[in-house]
Amino acid sequence: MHPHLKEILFTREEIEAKVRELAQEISADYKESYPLVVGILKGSVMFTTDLLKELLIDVELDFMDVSSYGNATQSSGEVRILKDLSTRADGRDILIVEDIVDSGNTLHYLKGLLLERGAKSVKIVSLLDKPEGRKIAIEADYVGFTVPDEFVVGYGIDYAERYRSLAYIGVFNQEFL
Ligand SMILES: O=P(O)(O)OC[C@H]1O[C@H](OP(=O)(O)OP(=O)(O)O)[C@H](O)[C@@H]1O
Ligand code: HPA
Ligand SMILES: [Mg+2]
Repeated sequence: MHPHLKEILFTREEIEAKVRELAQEISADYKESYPLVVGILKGSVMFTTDLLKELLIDVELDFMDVSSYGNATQSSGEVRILKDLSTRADGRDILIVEDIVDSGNTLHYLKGLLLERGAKSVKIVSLLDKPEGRKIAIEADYVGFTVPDEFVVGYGIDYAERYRSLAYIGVFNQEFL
């Protein structure tokens, strides 16, 4: 385990199994559609690519980059678009891929924006859900794991841009803040 972590929550193998399970459910729900999958940079990069490989349907892939944390462990509440979609959203079935729903600010903003642009439907898959972090009402349609009210890192998820490359997910030890 990385020395800056307090504990491991989900191993590489547990994540792999969960991603496969989520992909099967999503493939069944979208079998009549050609959804636009929107990965949210940068945290969801690993999850997005692993999920795509397990899908049994064809999808279009795009990314958005939004940021509300900077180098902090608390959401600033203000969501900034750093990179927008390259594709039109209107008329599309959109599946947003997120690594974690915490305060809910990011997804609340993104879902509203895509619906405003005329998306036919917007659903969310999030690998992690931290219900105790919620500041605004929003739920993902597909959730991998529920996590405690601690700052988690690994498998794409960072603290101050570090620890994204870990293959597992664990709790950051705030002594290293
Ligand atoms: O529910 P919220 O409180 O909005 O938190 C969730 C969002 O925060 C993190 O992104 P961040 O802004 O840190 O960008 P990053 O993915 O590039 O690290 C995470 O990847 C989610 O996108
Ligand atoms: O627990 C977290 N860890 C890393 N980034 C985050 N963004 C929101 N919540 C978290
Ligand atoms: Mg981050």
